[in-house]
Amino acid sequence: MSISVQALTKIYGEQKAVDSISFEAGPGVLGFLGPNGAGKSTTMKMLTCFIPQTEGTASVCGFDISKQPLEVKRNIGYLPENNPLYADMYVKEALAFVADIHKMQQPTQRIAEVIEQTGLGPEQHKRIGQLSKGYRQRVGLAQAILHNPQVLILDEPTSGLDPNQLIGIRQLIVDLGKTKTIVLSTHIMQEVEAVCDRVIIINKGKIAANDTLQGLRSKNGDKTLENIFIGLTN
Ligand SMILES: Nc1ncnc2c1ncn2[C@@H]1O[C@H](COP(=O)(O)OP(=O)(O)OP(=O)(O)O)[C@@H](O)[C@H]1O
Repeated sequence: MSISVQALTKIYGEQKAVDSISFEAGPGVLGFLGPNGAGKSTTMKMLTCFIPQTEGTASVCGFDISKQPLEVKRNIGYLPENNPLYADMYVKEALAFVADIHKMQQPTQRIAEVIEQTGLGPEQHKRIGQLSKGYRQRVGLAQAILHNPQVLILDEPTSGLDPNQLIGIRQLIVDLGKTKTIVLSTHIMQEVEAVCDRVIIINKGKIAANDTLQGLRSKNGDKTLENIFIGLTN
């Protein structure tokens, strides 16, 4: 499995944000769902080595998040929730900067490829600060996939996209999920139905469900995903 998590816990001061969660993920798109404050982003930050865990362990492509953070980061592409970008950089410049961080040799062709894949073409000559929110989101996604990592951690990747853009980006996620392991958080149930093979529902730091979409439905009397979510998290 590309991602393996055992009893992962994060405590901020007095608050247990993630409470001993365990799960595994392999190629495909895993929806990571839960109400606001459930612990989704905190889990993603631990898996990508942005913050240390309080207890438990996890590995990405066989590399331990505490002991081998550089190897983990090499194998992972991360689109954080607030998508921090360098506003003064041009789109291509930002991608070249990220390619340089990954020590990519002759990245020009790969940069052109991800610009095409993420639909950034028409805006590629602008500064990031001049882009609309949806196009900035595409830059974040382009940065995350640039080094062709095996694992993608995408925290609300489609937030701010208009309905036309949504279709393209969701299709890209589905295509990437054919070979890569993708963990995607979203609050849009329609999106889960459109792109996810499996879902984990997290509530108050604990896993409330871990199943395929079909398995989840058949165990819950064929209710809608929205009603299943409400039932498990209220
Ligand atoms: N740096 C921090 N310091 C203290 N508490 C934090 C910190 N980051 C997150 N928390 C708390 O941990 C809990 C989990 O937060 P997290 O951001 O992981 O939730 P989430 O599921 O991603 O929520 P959302 O859907 O709103 O993005 C929340 O109660 C939050 O207030």
